[in-house]
Amino acid sequence: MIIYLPRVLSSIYLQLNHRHRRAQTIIERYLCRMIEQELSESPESISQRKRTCLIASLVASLQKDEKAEAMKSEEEKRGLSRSELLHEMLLFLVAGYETTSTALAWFIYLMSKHPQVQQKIKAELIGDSQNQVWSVERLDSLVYLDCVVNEVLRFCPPINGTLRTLTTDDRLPQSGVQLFKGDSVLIPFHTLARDTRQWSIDPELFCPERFLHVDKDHHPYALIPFGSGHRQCVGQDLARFELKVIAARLMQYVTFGDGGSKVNAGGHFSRITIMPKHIGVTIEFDQ
Ligand code: HEM
Repeated sequence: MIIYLPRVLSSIYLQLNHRHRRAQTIIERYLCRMIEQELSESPESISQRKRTCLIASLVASLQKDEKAEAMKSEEEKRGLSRSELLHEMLLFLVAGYETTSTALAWFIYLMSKHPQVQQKIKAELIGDSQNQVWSVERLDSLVYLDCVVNEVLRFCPPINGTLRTLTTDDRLPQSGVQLFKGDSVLIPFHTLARDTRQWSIDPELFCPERFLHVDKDHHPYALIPFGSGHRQCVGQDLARFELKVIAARLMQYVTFGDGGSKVNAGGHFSRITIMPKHIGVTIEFDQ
């Protein structure tokens, strides 16, 4: 409910809320520890790590002299202040947690409804032992699983859409609708992904195979679960990687079954993400 309150009210409410303050302190302490750990690395390790680790690259851009930077204009400022860095790290946590877990919940629900898809994923994994550490090359070779992850994100995008604000007046080319500087435009991911003009196989069908052939070259904006352009999701590669690894591991161990129309009825509810409402699956451990 708090996210629907006007900003001033929600920030007053959160400042007065004991549980929120306590959670904030714990998270900040944890994030500060991560920063200190990065700062304690040797110069060689820092320059190596900032190429492969997002947190390390942000920590490496910490301002040396915050007071001097604060005196400069926005254009002249370089690097991040400590408080900006903490906010960025907090954003990764908030933006990366519920989105990915929601996508996984949809994966489990959809697998329970499509046993033949589970069998195809399992077939692709034949020969991989359960305690094998997967190489990136092996994960990249799981082409069908890629299609499944894409189809889960198309069929049930965890985020419904995004907003863009016009910086100049414009007119839509086909409809002639006039838009003005400052207008907000909603880009609805779910609607785009179900637009029958963009998909050869009925978009109302859950069909990972579409990405193997007829719908492989779909319009780039028909499927944008991570947004697009300068402000697209910075964590999308990590999210896809997490989804793929967890989905593959799950399919090595278990088979999800439909728990029946009463408990596994689907539906959704909207919070920060679009979450499945009724999931009731059976879990059978494979030999
Ligand atoms: C299935 C998982 C995820 C989905 C569906 C998702 C989706 C999105 C979407 C739709 C946006 C807005 C993009 C736009 O307006 O064009 C966004 C922004 C963002 N995401 Fe994700 N995301 C996911 C996972 C993650 C992860 C794992 C992280 C970080 C570890 C992350 C960090 C961010 C950040 C920091 C932004 C804000 C970028 C900005 O405003 O410049 N996301 N995400």
